[in-house]
Amino acid sequence: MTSGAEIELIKVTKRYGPALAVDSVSLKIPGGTYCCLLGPSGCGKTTTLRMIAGHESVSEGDVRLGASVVTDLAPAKRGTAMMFQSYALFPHLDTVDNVAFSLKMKGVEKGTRRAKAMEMLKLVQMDHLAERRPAQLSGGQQQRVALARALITDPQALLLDEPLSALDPFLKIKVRQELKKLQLQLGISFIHVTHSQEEAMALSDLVVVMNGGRIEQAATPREVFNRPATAFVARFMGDHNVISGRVSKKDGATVTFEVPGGASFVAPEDQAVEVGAPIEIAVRTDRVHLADSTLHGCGLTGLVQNIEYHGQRVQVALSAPGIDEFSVQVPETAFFAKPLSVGDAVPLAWTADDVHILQKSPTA
Ligand SMILES: Nc1ncnc2c1ncn2[C@@H]1O[C@H](COP(=O)(O)OP(=O)(O)OP(=O)(O)O)[C@@H](O)[C@H]1O
Repeated sequence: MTSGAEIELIKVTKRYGPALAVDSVSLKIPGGTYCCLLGPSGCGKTTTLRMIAGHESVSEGDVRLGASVVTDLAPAKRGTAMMFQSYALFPHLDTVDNVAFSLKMKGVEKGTRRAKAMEMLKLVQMDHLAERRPAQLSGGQQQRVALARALITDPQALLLDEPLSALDPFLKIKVRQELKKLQLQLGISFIHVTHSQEEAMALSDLVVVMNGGRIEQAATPREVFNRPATAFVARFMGDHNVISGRVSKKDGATVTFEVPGGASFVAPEDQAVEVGAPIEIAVRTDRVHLADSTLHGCGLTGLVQNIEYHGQRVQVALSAPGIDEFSVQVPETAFFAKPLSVGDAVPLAWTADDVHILQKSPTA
C-alpha cells in the first residue's frame, strides 16, 4: 500500500491569546513509525496532533511531511488523516457510506468509492457489517469504521486522538494489538495521543513525553523507561524512585552524592555534574533490595508504610530520612519467603549501576 513519509515539527508554537499551549516543539518522526504523544492533561499533546493534521493553525514554526512544508495546507490536502476520539460517524449513513464519505466529497463515482470502502472495511474486519448504521454497532465496531474511514484516503500518516479511551479494559488491549498490527501492515506512521504510559510503552517505536507544552524526552520506550531524561519523565513513567541530593565527590567515572538525611550514594556519571551542585537521580523500584545482606547497603534504612499485593510483585512503600517517598517492588516469592509488616525498619540496597542521573527539565 502507501509508504510513510517523515514528519518534522520545526519550532512549532501554539498560542491561545496569552496562553502558550505548545512551546517551540521540534521533533522528527521517521516514516513508518508508531509514535505516541504522551503526557498529563493539558500538556499540549492534542494541540500538537491537531497542528500536524491541520485542524489547528500554527502560531509559529513549520510542519513538514516528506518533502513538503504543509503548515498552511488544509487538512485534506496534507496527506494525513485523523481519527477522532468521538469517532464522529454520521448516524444516518450505513457503514460503507460512512467509510466512502471523503471519496464522495472528492467526486469519486459511487461504484468505485463503495468498492474502495469495502476494501477498507475488510482491512479492519468489518466488511460483514457494511449495511449497519452506527447506532447498530458496538463501540469497538464503530471505532473500526472510523479507522477505515480515516484510511480510505491512503494517508502517509494516521493521527489518532486518544483512540482507546472509550473502550473497556479488555477491549482496549485487543484493539491496541490490532492498531499495532495495522500500522506494521500499512507501513505508514501512526501518531497516537495518550495519557497512558502503559499504552505508549506497548505500542510505540518512539515515545514523546510532553509537559507544559514542551518535550521532556523523545526516545524508544526502553530508553525512556531505563534512562528517563528528567525527574518529570521518571515520575510520569512510574516504577521509579526520584531522590534529590547534592554532589559531594566525583572521580571521572562515578559521582558520590549525599541526601539531606546524611546517607551518601554512588552513581555512574552518565550526565555531567559539578561538585557541590544539586542532583536528582532515579532508581527503578524493582532494582532496590530490601534487607539483602549479600549486597552492600546504601546506609539508608526505610520504615515500611504500606504494603500492596500486585500478583507477580508486592509493592512496599517506605519512608526514609531525607527522601519523600520510596517504593520497592519485590517479586512475590521473595516477599513471602521473608514477609514484612507495616512499621518494620529495613536496610535498603542497590548497585551503583542501577542509579541514573537525571537532567534538569526544560520546563523547570
Ligand atoms: N481552543 C483553545 N482555547 C484556549 N486554550 C486552549 C484551547 N485548546 C487548548 N487550550 C489549552 O492549551 C493547553 C494544551 O491543551 P491540549 O488539549 O493540547 O492538552 P492535552 O495534553 O491534549 O490535554 P488532554 O489530555 O486533557 O486532552 C491547555 O492548557 C488547554 O487548556
